[in-house]
Amino acid sequence: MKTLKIEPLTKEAFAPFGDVIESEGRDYFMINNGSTRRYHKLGDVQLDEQGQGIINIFRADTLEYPLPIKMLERHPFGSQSFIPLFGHEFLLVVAPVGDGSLNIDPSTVRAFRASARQGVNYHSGVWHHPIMALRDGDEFLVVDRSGPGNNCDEFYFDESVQLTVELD
Ligand SMILES: NC(=O)N[C@@H](O)C(=O)O
Ligand code: NI
Repeated sequence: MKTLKIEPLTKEAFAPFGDVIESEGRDYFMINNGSTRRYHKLGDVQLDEQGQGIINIFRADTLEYPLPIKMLERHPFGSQSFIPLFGHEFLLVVAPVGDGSLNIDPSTVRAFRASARQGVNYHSGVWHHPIMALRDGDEFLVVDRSGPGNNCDEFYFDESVQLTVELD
């Protein structure tokens, strides 16, 4: 069994998987006659030609920890972002796009903890665990893709892999 080390979420560390949506330490420019900072283009909404960008809310309950990571999923036709609406931390487990096949090298799987003021935007095809809220009934603004085709592939690890996430 391998317990994944939970890393702090930073723009640099998360770059292979997508964007970190945050204002802390980011560039901005003033708008609205100087009353508003615009933290511009923190993430890219990625869509295929037939896709439509949509805005959703996910209300998620916590999962049971220690959490076995039995599967990851990916959205090949578009990005998917999770922005906490209630300002609570949450967890992420991700793996890189890889060679595009329906396979994940367990050694590439990483876990992160998002602060209360961070969101993420998974790029198209990036493997990730379904939302891992740390409070029951937590809500996330989710910008992702609607359109034709199956935009959710799932990969289940072999039972011998046994990746786990534990809370501190
Ligand atoms: N299935 C679905 O819309 N949710 C997942 O994509 C997820 O990442 O939580
Ligand atoms: Ni997803």
